Amino acid sequence: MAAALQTNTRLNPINVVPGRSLTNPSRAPCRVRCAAASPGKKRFNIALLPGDGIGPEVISVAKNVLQQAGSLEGLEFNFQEMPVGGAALDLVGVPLPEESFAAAKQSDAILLGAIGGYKWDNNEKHLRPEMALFYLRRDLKVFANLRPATVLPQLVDASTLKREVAEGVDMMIVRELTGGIYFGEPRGIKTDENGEEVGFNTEFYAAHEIDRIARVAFETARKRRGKLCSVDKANVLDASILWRRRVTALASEYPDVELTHMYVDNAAMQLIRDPKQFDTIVTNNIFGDILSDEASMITGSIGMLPSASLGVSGPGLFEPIHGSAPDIAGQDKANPLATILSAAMLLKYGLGEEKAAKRIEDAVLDTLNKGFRTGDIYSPGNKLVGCKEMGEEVLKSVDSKVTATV
Ligand SMILES: NC(=O)C1=CN([C@@H]2O[C@H](COP(=O)(O)OP(=O)(O)OC[C@H]3O[C@@H](n4cnc5c(N)ncnc54)[C@H](O)[C@@H]3O)[C@@H](O)[C@H]2O)C=CC1
Ligand SMILES: CC(C)CC(=O)C(=O)O
Ligand SMILES: [Mg+2]
Repeated sequence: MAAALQTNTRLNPINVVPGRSLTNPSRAPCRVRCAAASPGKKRFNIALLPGDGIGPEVISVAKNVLQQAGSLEGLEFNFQEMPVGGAALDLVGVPLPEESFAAAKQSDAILLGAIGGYKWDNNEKHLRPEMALFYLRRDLKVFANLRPATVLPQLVDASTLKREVAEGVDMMIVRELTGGIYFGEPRGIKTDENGEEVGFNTEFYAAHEIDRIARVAFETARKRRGKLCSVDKANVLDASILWRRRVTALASEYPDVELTHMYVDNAAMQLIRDPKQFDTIVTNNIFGDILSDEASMITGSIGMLPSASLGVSGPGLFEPIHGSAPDIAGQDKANPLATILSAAMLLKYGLGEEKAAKRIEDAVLDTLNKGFRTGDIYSPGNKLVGCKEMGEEVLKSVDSKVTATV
């Protein structure tokens, strides 16, 4: 249940609608499971997949914030924590155990930390932790990855760009998540006819895969500032030529959205030159992966950017855009705000609980207003805190908002 993408009655355009199911748009999230909740409470099952490196650190903090914000809005969560990635490899020898996938699939929403680490870097490909992420995305069919990148006024000085370039940036990157070169066949490493080793992957997109992500992007742009930039490499790649053709063909259905196209190399440059020109960006899997890491630094840190991965039905997958950061893992240095904000996206897009989501967003802003900063977003004059203390401060802010509004 509780996916965030919905078709209209013609089963045609896919809208980003918080907390609704494609197959039964009128159904409230979690109807069956809610029956067991305390009187006056709604109950949701949340799968927690902490993963590796800083994953468990940021998930433990975000879980507390999610629980508290939810409980203030009459929500009860039943958390089920399951191993994925390196943690699962160490426990049972596979990156995504069946039990972990089943728990995720049966949940109302999934909150994931991050996957991967030096320890498993030389594993054979099918035994690499990152495969868990790819299996989850593919088998949950969460093709639409929303990656908002907003420069908060409190963090303009943390941006690596000049104040006048960074200030006011507010964009949404809509990344296709279950196709393209990360999934395309054929791929592999083999020995060619000359006896030389060759490695190869395939950038592959079917028309329906392009159309469905383009519709999500048009709908997203329509609810924002009405500007959509489709990023491709149509001067070179056949898959991009088809991408551009399909996106262009859909534009007539969205006359209120201004569509432009940009080659990815130019887009990478324009993001640094003048990021405010972008409202909504739609792009393929690999370009979206790279451009969103780039966009994160405009906002101050990769530790700030959340994401929502959504399909037409089934639970959404919510995770920070960063990885497992093995260089700072176990040192209480990780910025948990990307994961906390992913929990807010879980409430909004996954469960349709916008009030609880707003509580979290407000609490994050309040905490930043009070000057608390992890090392990655620190600037002189602020208070340097670790991951745990940042989480505790956000929790206090969630609570204090309640006192203020009661
Ligand atoms: N979604 C996922 O689970 C992802 C997993 N990975 C995996 O993570 C591992 C490390 O990959 P990297 O390329 O180093 O990317 P990374 O995103 O883990 O780290 C890049 C840099 O950003 C810093 N950083 C990341 N998150 C931070 C946070 N919350 N607070 C403060 N600093 C933060 C790290 O310390 C590091 O210097 C690899 O095994 C990779 O495959 C990478 C990207 C996404
Ligand atoms: C394991 C990675 C390819 C995942 C990643 O970098 C991402 O999805 O942002
Ligand atoms: Mg990435």
